Amino acid sequence: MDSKIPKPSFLKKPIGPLSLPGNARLPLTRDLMNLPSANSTMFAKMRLPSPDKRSNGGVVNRAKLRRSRSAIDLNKPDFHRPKFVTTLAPITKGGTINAATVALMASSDLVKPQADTNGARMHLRRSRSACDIAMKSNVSLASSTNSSSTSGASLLTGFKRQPTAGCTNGKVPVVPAKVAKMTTIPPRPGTNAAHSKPSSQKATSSASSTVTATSKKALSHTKPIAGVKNASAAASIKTTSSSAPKTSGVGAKAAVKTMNKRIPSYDYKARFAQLQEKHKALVEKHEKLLEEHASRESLQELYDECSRELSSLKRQHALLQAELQTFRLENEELKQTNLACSTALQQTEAELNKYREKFTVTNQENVELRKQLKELEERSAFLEEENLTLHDTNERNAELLFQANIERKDLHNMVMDLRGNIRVFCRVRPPLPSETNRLECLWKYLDEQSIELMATDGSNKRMDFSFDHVFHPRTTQQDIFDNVSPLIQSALDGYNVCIFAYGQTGSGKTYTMDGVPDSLGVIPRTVDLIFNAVNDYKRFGWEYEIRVTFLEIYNEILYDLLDTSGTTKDLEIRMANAKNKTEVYVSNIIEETVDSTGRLHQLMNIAKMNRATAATAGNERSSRSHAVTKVTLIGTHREKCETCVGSVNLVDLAGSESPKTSTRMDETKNINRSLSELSNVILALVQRNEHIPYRNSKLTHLLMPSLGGNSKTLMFVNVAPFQDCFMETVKSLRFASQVNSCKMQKVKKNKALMGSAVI
Ligand SMILES: Nc1ncnc2c1ncn2[C@@H]1O[C@H](COP(=O)(O)OP(=O)(O)OP(=O)(O)O)[C@@H](O)[C@H]1O
Repeated sequence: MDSKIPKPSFLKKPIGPLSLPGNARLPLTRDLMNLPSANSTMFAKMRLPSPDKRSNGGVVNRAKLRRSRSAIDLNKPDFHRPKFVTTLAPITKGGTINAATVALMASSDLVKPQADTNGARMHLRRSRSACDIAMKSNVSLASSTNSSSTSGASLLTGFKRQPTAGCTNGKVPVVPAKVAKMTTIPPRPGTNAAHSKPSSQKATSSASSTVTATSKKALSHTKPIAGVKNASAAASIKTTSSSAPKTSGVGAKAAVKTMNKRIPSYDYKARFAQLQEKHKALVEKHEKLLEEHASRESLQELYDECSRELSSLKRQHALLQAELQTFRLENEELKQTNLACSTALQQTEAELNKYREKFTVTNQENVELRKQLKELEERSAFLEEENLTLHDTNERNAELLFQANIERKDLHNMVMDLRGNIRVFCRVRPPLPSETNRLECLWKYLDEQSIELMATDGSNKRMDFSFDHVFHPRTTQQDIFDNVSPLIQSALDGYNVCIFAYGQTGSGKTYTMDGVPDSLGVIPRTVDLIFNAVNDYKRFGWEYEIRVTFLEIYNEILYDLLDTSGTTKDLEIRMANAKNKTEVYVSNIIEETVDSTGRLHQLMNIAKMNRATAATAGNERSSRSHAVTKVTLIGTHREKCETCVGSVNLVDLAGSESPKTSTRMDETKNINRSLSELSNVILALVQRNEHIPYRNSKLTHLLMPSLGGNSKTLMFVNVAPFQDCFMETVKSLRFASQVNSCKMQKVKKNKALMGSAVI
């Protein structure tokens, strides 16, 4: 080679190290590139610490600082210089960065990962030499597809922290999810992003080309905009950085060829030309670095912006987390509430269905009831009309009934009048079981009204007696009362009625009037009849008030049998009306108003207990006084404004007694005298005397209205069937016969009541 190319004469073949004449020396790379010295302020600012510097905590190890390479160094195949590595730790530490940051960082060649997976060389970046540029250009030219697609996968890896020694054990760096999402390249497990398949590279390439369209616009902004705009800016930066090798294109390729061409050491011209090429390449590299530096400045600002945005997002994230927690709690509560409401709703729906069924049934019943109601209303209207008709009819019938009742009273009174105002019933009592040894008279009951008595003196004399009715010994109490009750009806119709029993002691007067518990007499039956009749008369519109008095005449003295106080009151028989001298009343007597049969029976028992009794020859329990039970009936017809007052005097006379057998002469005399006065009055009435001696005895005076006045009188003449009573029996029968023949004046109906007397 030396033979072919002649050496210049002024040049000597260097024996040892290259020596230049005088102060001449080979130009250094720095000189050729016209770069500032290492201690230049501008360059120092632009130069970033190498990975070694970072590993030493920021202390610059000047021993490891690379010197500027000479052309010789550049020609060495294993030449490398520390490449500028951006400090990405603060960015990746936060975990998330915005898309603009990602794009901007990815666009920088300085942060691109090396295809070489050697851990030692991954973090030791070297400066690009002209050879590197040429090699890259060659690579780009050799496979345009691969060169263009590096933006995809390398973009992703460019955002990752550069793998350290600890993470270079063959594991694939993890690509942040947000970055992967933004670049639309899903990381594949076990596959380095730098070694992505061509299909994915094509996809990312298209994404990169799309971003490139807005790159220049994004770069014009000093402060990148977050979001898509930032991504566009980053993409534009990448495009700018990657476009330099492309623009150098063919020239660079020729330069590389020129640089790679081995030049003899003595060919200074060629070497100079080569150096010029290298200088040119370095100048281009310098310009590129300046551009990258400018982009990194914007990247720092972008990083600060992203950091602030990240902090804000973190705060928002924390707030949203708290809010999310609150919402979750509220959601749980709402779920529980919703569950409870659902359960309650189901129950309510079940109850609602039940109520609907009930409603349906009830509605049907309601319809039926409405039909029935309508029918009932029609029926009611019909019945109301019928009721009105019946009411009118009833009123007419009531009027007719009232009139008929009046007519009945009149007719009944006429019958009573026809029968006589003084009627006499004769009753012969049967012998008691204890009286079987007593001889009886010969009786012959001719008919219901006549009786024949045979004389006991042997003369066979027969004595006939006629009365209104004759009752033989077997006559019951009910048969007796059936003949008495018409008189009680007259009392209810407003007439005065007097019923008394006359006869010798032991003849059966008290039995006839009071009776015994097993066989009630006239007085208790009269009471029952009165109350039954009063209830019946209510249908005719009559309301009755019943008053009762119990009086005893003993030894011509009046006693109130209802007075249980023990104090003797002066009871006087007084004239009720001066015009009607036959009407009398008893002063100071207790008059009880009774409203029930029970109360009246209770009062009767009280009166019976207070009555004086004693044993006589003819009766072990002889009534030694005259007992007068008076029942006053006051009827009122409110509609007709009518009032009727009737009375019933029920008199149980003391028994007459022969003075021969009497042990209490005064008592017997008074009894016999009063009975004699009674006979005299009746005889006076029979003989129609002007003077009737009513006042000769208390008994006749008290019975004056009943004997000769406005009264219907019934006298029982009781006789004993025994022969030893023959004389007294004949005496009583004769007296009764005289009474029976007595014709009293026509009885008038009572019209009003004054005090306790009947007018
Ligand atoms: N019809 C009769 N049937 C059955 N026993 C009768 C009848 N009449 C009276 N007696 C009985 O005869 C007895 C005497 O009767 P009661 O006391 O009535 O006579 P009385 O006339 O009242 O006597 P007194 O005047 O002394 O009071 C009583 O034991 C009574 O029970």
